[in-house]
Amino acid sequence: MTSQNMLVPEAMPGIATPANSPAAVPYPPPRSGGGGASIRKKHYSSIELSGGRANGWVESMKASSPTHAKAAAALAAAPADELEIPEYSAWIIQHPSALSKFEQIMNATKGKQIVMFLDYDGTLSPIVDDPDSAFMSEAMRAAVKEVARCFPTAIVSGRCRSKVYDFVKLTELFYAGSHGMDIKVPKGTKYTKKKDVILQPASEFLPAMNEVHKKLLEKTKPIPGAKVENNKFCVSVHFRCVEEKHWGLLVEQVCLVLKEYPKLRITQGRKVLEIRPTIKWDKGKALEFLLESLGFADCKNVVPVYIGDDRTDEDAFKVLCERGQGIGILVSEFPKETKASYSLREPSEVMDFLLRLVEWKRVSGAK
Ligand SMILES: O=P(O)(O)OC[C@H]1O[C@H](O[C@H]2O[C@H](CO)[C@@H](O)[C@H](O)[C@H]2O)[C@H](O)[C@@H](O)[C@@H]1O
Repeated sequence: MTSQNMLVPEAMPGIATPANSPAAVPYPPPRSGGGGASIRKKHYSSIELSGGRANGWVESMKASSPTHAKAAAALAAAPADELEIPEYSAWIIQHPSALSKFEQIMNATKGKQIVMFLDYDGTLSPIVDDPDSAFMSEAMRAAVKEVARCFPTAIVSGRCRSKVYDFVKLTELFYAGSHGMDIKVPKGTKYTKKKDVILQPASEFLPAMNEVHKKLLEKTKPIPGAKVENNKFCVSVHFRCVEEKHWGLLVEQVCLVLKEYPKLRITQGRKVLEIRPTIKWDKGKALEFLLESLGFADCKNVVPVYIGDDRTDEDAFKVLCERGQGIGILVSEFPKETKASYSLREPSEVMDFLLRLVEWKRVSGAK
């Protein structure tokens, strides 16, 4: 395993709490209390002026990134259920493998229309250090293509739409980029209205996002490993390759820039801070919008299947829970607080699941 494709374990927060209780690491993070006051004072005094949340962010980043080399190495070396982690056994009972429960899942969809929603990073492609190198395999692309022949299929990503399309390269899919803030339907289909791009609810934020992107590029330049990505309606600040001792400084720069933009907010993903508009729009809203666009707004006979690995996917899992409809599948090798009902460990298992779905459709002739 190379450092490019090695998955560094992230977070086992919330393993002691029941599946539907509030997240172990609340978002946005609280004003911090407790230990480390002197370090915080040294590094973050200016951030206190910009809203007092910076300490909370650094703690949240640490909480989702166990950095003890020994634990990280052990977890990376063996699947969690082979390690004697009692919490994993409890967690997998609450969130069983979508592969081992495949028949049960499919029985629940009988006679109903399946609609597929797929996250990209960490779901269709393995997590790697360089966001520009997060390629999906040809085998995965072929599996997604087959799935899309069987069911309406959407990619829902934090990346900007054009970038995620450049990775996936399948014209027949629906794409919801920028965490659902940029939705495009497949060209020349019945879903196309006047244009293929059918929703951009944050377009007024485009100038601000471009400014923030430029400012963050400049401000984070001195921080080794920091990477700022323009995702059109949001900006990602990556800290995967930033040493933990610099995280405070990174957050400080982000908070200082955002001080001038009260209508933007921060959320956290996998070793990434996401700068987003404050509008009430997320992957969950995108899922609902897409279902509506497909004509399934109040339909009882539809089963949305959402597969994702990140905190931002929880908004979609939550919508499925609230609708009392659909199947949420979290991709994770480690116990995580989630509203998904099922789990898969890694993108290769996602591919197995997609292929089984295609085979099931072929054999059953289902919708
Ligand atoms: O919603 P997603 O499709 O999962 O996108 C979320 C973010 O994914 C990317 O970052 C993540 O994957 C990178 C490549 O494996 C990894 O280096 C990074 O640490 C992860 O956070 C993407 O680069 C971001 O812009 C997306 O917002």
